[in-house]
Amino acid sequence: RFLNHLKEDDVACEEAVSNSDLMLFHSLKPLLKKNRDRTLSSVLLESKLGADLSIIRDSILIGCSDRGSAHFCLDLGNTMFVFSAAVDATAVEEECAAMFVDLRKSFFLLSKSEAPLVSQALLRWHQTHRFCSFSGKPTKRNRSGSQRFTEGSKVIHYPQMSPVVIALVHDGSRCLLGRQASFPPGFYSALAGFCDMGENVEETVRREVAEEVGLEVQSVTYSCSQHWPFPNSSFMIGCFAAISPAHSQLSVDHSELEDARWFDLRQIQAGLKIAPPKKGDPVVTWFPPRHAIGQWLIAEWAEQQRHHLT
Ligand SMILES: NC(=O)C1=CN([C@@H]2O[C@H](COP(=O)(O)OP(=O)(O)OC[C@H]3O[C@@H](n4cnc5c(N)ncnc54)[C@H](O)[C@@H]3O)[C@@H](O)[C@H]2O)C=CC1
Ligand SMILES: [Mg+2]
Repeated sequence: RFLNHLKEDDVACEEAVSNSDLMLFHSLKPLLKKNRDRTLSSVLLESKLGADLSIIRDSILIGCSDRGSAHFCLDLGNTMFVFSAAVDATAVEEECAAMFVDLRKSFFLLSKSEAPLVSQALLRWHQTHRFCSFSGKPTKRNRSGSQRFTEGSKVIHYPQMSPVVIALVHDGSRCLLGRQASFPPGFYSALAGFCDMGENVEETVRREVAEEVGLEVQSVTYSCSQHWPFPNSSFMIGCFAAISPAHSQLSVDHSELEDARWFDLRQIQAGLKIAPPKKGDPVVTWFPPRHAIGQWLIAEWAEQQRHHLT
């Protein structure tokens, strides 16, 4: 309720800023502390940003803690500031003993509790929705940043995300993983695809699996979901898709997937132990890293399979 109140009430939101944590970004890169387990650097504004605190009015509400303090974020490299000019990244890094780190990299470096904060930052949506798609006129944001609108118009724009299914196909003793040509070398994950307009989750899973690997799904069960901020906002819906072992012959559509393979429990358990390789390392088969819904699905299947066998 507190969060919703701040979203709706511009005055309350403005008051909350002075008593809140502010996550800094520069050109969409979050500021991370330089300590060993990387954490987000939330800052004391007066010391870090110099005298020009008007810049805080460009910040965006991203959530609140259980103790009722709000979290805001601010992109210091934003070229469309309303109240201030862009701030020099190096000066802030030095002052905070921290670094602006690529969004995708940060997501995997951060802890399970902090990673979602990075996804919740609506910065990219604001930067790419500066004009109304009905009238073509410039849009403004409300104080919290939960919506954009054009003065004198009733049309309100809310942040958008695309629903995507990610399905771990299994045949009773093996699970299926695939890789797109654009994936890093050796990386395999569950099959994924955007929901078409009018489809339900089961229909998307059946269509995507049939399109990508030519298999007929017998049943779909929901497992978990995750907001995925790359490259744009997707809402990932994680499912298991059962197929008959008698009909497990793959017919891979190579325009979508470079490769798809069946993995047994032993191969999955070994793959889950492999850390994401660094540039120049020999190519090994590895699976989605921590915080990725792909890994949750693979780990859940392995756990179920282990119980099944014991
Ligand atoms: N967390 C994970 O482990 C994984 C996440 N993913 C994510 O899932 C998403 C979808 O996976 P894909 O196999 O690429 O989808 P896909 O199999 O539906 O193919 C992508 C194509 O779908 C079309 N498309 C339809 N609606 C779209 C929309 N709203 N936005 C963009 N393209 C749209 C485009 O032509 C695009 O080239 C990707 O953005 C990727 O980031 C994919 C695999 C693993
Ligand atoms: Mg796909």
